[in-house]
Amino acid sequence: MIQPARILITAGEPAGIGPEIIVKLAQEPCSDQLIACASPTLLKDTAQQLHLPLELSVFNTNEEALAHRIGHLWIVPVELESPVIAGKLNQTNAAYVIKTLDTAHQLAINGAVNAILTGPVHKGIINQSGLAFTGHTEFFADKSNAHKVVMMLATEGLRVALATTHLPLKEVSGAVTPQLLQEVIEILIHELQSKFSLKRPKVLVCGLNPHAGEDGHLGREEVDTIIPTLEKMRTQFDAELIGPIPADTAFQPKWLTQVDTVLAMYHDQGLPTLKYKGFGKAINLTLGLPYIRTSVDHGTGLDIAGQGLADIGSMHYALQFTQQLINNRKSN
Ligand SMILES: NC(=O)C1=CN([C@@H]2O[C@H](COP(=O)(O)OP(=O)(O)OC[C@H]3O[C@@H](n4cnc5c(N)ncnc54)[C@H](O)[C@@H]3O)[C@@H](O)[C@H]2O)C=CC1
Ligand SMILES: NCC(=O)COP(=O)(O)O
Repeated sequence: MIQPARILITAGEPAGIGPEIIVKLAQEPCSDQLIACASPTLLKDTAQQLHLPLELSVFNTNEEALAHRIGHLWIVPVELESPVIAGKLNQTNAAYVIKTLDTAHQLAINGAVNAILTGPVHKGIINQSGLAFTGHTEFFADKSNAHKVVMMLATEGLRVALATTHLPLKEVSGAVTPQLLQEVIEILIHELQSKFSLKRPKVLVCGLNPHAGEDGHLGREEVDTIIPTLEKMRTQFDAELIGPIPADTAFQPKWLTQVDTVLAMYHDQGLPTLKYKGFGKAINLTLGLPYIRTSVDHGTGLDIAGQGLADIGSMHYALQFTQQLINNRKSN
């Protein structure tokens, strides 16, 4: 019999839709063990508001992994600092959010769980509380001492990786250096081979400037950095590196049917197209970490929190995708 995997799900911002999504997910069948990292009180209260059954058992790493039971979750309890009002951010609970992520990292790095699947956090309120935080991607990279990681979002028919992540736009140009591009593309090639079983990955690399810089007349990053880096890497890696292609024409079937991934230079160059194509049916994953970390494609949904309106499509997709990644890792 195949041993169930252990998937740890962090509930994210307590005033957002994360807790609701986890409680709804608990009502679905799953062949693996689902472990929530959250406040038990919050999950119980959320289930009660949704009129859904929820039984919680404290997770014990020494016990055998068991397949999911509908209406039940294993839990790694983390206590809130203050009571939660759905839709209302409270900076006193930022430390709770960080503690759930810290706990998740510890469990994953020690091999006590096979993957982390994160619910959405609110980056602003965590910073407002005085804790520096740019995103899960950077948080887990830092905790794991990973020099570089790559954010990738994927939906049916489209994968988009990002050369830079949560960076103010005015800092992007300076950040896109030959070294950064080389590191990002190396991780991308390696993980497309190992996680997605693509022997010779085809990556379409976007330019940074309008029309990929128009031969240097609309910006020099392509001429000075992107083109030379791609030329050098083409001789070193077993991958097809196409580009730089102007980002405004990159996302068309002509290219997308030919390539495995688009590499965008910055967050809002790549993600609007991905979300237009697949919002609610997409996942976010971090490439280059020592463990599997996936996430939903959406944020905290504060405008709909506490109303029972949160759709679990992305969480569902992320869970299935996580299971696939775990199985691929086992068979490699
Ligand atoms: N993985 C993560 O932790 C992520 C966190 N965020 C954070 O979330 C916060 C809010 O970001 P926004 O830009 O407002 O994006 P958002 O995704 O929270 O909301 C955008 C719109 O989509 C709707 N929506 C989102 N998820 C939904 C769901 N599951 N079902 C139904 N409707 C849904 C919301 O109601 C809203 O109208 C920010 O602080 C951002 O940093 C954003 C993306 C990912
Ligand atoms: N747009 C995706 C996003 O911002 C999620 O970032 P992270 O928290 O997964 O690093």
